[in-house]
Amino acid sequence: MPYRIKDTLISESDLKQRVKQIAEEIERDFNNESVVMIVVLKGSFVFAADLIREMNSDINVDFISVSSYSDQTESTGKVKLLKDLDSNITNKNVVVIEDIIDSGLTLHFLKDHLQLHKPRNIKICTLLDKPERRKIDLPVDYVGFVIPDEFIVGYGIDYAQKYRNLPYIATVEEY
Ligand SMILES: O=P(O)(O)OC[C@H]1O[C@H](OP(=O)(O)OP(=O)(O)O)[C@H](O)[C@@H]1O
Ligand code: HPA
Ligand SMILES: [Mg+2]
Repeated sequence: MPYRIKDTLISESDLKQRVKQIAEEIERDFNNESVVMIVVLKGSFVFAADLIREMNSDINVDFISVSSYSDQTESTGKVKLLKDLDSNITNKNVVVIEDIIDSGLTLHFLKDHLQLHKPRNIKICTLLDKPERRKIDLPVDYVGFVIPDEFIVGYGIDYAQKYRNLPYIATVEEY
């Protein structure tokens, strides 16, 4: 099914402003303790790159890659681990950086997976939250924007691997 960009949902300047606020919130909560920032690939790479550059504290960055959407606008329901962490997070403060929480299935999988390594604590940070689509409820510590039940792209987020390079968040439509 062909899709194209419909409307701007969140502008570049609103993203920049909110990302800076989230970085400040995280730094305030950890009070300069060291933190491992876990970037959930691929979708959160743009958000994470902006977020960590707004932080001045002692952080490490690691990457994990999971996928469940294939080329469709609904979760397949099966979360595949494509790449695991490289570092040891046992007894570390961990912040998971997500681009979007939709059904909640990805984060549910990730939290279970990360708990096996016994971190000191896990906090969840997501740029976008689409609560109307939730299949599994999870506590989220930092939320950039709550969005309506529409499929969105841009700022790292794709439809069938496209549109990750859009500098803003947009809705899409079939045509
Ligand atoms: O709450 P959920 O319904 O699980 O959806 C959220 C997840 O889905 C997307 O990843 P996707 O599987 O598309 O992989 P990608 O990040 O490589 O695009 C997105 O980046 C989140 O990680
Ligand atoms: O709205 C969305 N857009 C792109 N990828 C996604 N993965 C979960 N929800 C979305
Ligand atoms: Mg995707």
